[in-house]
Amino acid sequence: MTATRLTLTRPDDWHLHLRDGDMLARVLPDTARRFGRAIVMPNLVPPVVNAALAGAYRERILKALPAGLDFEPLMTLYLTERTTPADIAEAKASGFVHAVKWYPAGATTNSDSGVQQISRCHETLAAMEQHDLPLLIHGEVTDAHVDVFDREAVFIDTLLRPLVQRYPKLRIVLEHITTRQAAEFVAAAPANVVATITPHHLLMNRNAIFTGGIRPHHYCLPVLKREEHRLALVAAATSGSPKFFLGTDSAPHTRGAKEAACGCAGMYSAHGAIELYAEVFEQENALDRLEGFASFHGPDFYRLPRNTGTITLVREPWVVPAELGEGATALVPLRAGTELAWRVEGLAG
Ligand SMILES: NC(=O)N[C@@H](CC(=O)O)C(=O)O
Ligand SMILES: [Zn+2]
Ligand SMILES: [Zn+2]
Repeated sequence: MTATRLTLTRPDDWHLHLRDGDMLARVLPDTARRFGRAIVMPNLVPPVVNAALAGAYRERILKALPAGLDFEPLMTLYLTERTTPADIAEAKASGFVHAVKWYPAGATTNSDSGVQQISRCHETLAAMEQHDLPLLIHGEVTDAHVDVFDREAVFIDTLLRPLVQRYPKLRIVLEHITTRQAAEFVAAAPANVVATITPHHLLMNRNAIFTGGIRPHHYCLPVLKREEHRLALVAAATSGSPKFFLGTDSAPHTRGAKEAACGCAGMYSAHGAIELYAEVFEQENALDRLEGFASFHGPDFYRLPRNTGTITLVREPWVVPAELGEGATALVPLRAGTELAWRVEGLAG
């Protein structure tokens, strides 16, 4: 029997880019209408490297939130080789910093201030383990000689395995996993090692970057992989395992920044995020497992209460606009101009 209505505990997004200024104001309502909370990525320019900057960014987010929307930004710090154990203690004491993000320098958008050599962060990582502040990881090596499609698998073998052994109590989220190797590594790892999965890596394989020509809006990092990897991610997400949970990695870039000779990495999905995940779970006959993935596994890992409200999805197709925003914030959303199968009740489709 096909479900036509699905009520879930209000979900959260455990990996989100909100940016700043006009773009923040443009994208925040899309997330806040669907999700109760989000882990907000710190890769601003300049990056959010301490609790004071995270607190100021948090204030800007709350100020940009339209009246009547109930949403809590969960802040993160950007790990650099200069982050100290004292920065970690202060972040933990703030109460609003919930994790620290490791960007290997050069791996992705706004990662230039990231870590060149993780060995330079050992004391800081030990402080995170001690203060029980989770480490979030963009898991790709940056060596130019490693094939772009292999960078996540090589990262797992060369950097992640030793890290997990060195800090056995450090809580780790391997963000936006894209490969069978990542899904298998996380499934086999101890309970303190988990992963987020995006809607685009569940719905598309790398053919989507080249359908009928080059598709800059399907370029993100880690880049989309082969179908076998997508199938492994779908199996992990719909397995019911508490190690896998929702993180959209919705990453807005203006149309101009994407449709360029050297286009930026990142897809925007906040306008239809929970709807897109519902499509995946429906295709797998696993709609009964969507609530665990979207609403329970994340807060349980972060040791936060589950949300108390609900959201209702209805199976009513709607067409995603060709473009969202205007002028400096105009962006092309995922599935622009095409139908989504599910709609959030109470939101205009
Ligand atoms: N995923 C992306 O392709 N881009 C993200 C950065 C990131 O999450 O790696 C962005 O900030 O644009
Ligand atoms: Zn990333
Ligand atoms: Zn991201």
